[in-house]
Amino acid sequence: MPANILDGKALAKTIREELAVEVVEFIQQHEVVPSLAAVLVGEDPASEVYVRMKRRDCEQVGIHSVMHRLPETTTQDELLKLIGELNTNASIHGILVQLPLPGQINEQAILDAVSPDKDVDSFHPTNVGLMVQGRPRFLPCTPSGVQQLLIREGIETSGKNVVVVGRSEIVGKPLSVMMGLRGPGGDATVTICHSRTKDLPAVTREADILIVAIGKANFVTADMVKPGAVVIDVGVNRTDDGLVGDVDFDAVKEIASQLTPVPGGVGPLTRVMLLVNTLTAARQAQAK
Ligand SMILES: Nc1nc(=O)c2c([nH]1)NC[C@@H]1CN(c3ccc(C(=O)N[C@@H](CCC(=O)O)C(=O)O)cc3)C=[N+]21
Repeated sequence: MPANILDGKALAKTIREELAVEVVEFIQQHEVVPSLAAVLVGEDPASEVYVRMKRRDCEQVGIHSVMHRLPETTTQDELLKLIGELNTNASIHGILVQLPLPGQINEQAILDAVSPDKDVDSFHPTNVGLMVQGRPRFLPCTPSGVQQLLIREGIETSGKNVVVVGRSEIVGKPLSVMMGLRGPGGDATVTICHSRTKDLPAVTREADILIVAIGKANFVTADMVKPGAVVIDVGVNRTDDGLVGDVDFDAVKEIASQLTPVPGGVGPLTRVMLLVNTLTAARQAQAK
């Protein structure tokens, strides 16, 4: 029987509708509108698309968004100056610096400069550390989207073998930590794989839940998947065939029990978690 296709797009819409209600309540209670500042440097076409979608999402749930567009030639000091201003601007609750940044700018220096209180991507070392200790201020958007998908689709993670392919700072590393923590969407036995892993197919075939985030189109083939496994595809690869994931969808859907598509899987949930974090940031600012 072919896999059930997990509809991330529909789930994202449901979560946005829930959030819209929470945002109205927040505004009534505090007379403050949750606000996100999005910073886009240069003219990367994919980044333009993402930032436009994120702003539309904000509009839908009643979060105010402010766009800061800087030229490709922006220096690191100029960008640091803008971030400093956003950090001290009390009407801004969340700051998103869209990646990648142009080559003359050190990404780590920029991400470290965002106030941890406004770090809705959860990339700041303080927030990474708090998450690892199991007392998060924010959860990183893509890992959190994957975890919400598993929780809300009723996919048990406790005691399961989870194999994460890819060790990026944005997805693989934090997600492997989160799924090993106590609590819903966690309590799993986690294995993290990367380019040095020996006999990768043998490892991935042990997965009850296989999560793939390496950025290689159609990398995971049917022979790498245990029959009945849940397969989560985090890949976003632009090819001549359009946007495709890291999983060979047509072949793997004959083997897996559940599978996320690309587009329409994890991507929309990533965006929704940014909204969740912005409301969280606004709540935390009010509580101070
Ligand atoms: N500071 C920062 N934070 C990020 O979270 C961040 C970033 N920079 N830079 C780029 C990556 C990539 N990323 C995606 C978000 C949504 C979709 C998404 O919504 N995808 C849709 C389709 C999009 C399309 O049609 O192109 C889908 O899969 O259905 C994809 C990719 C966030 N990133």
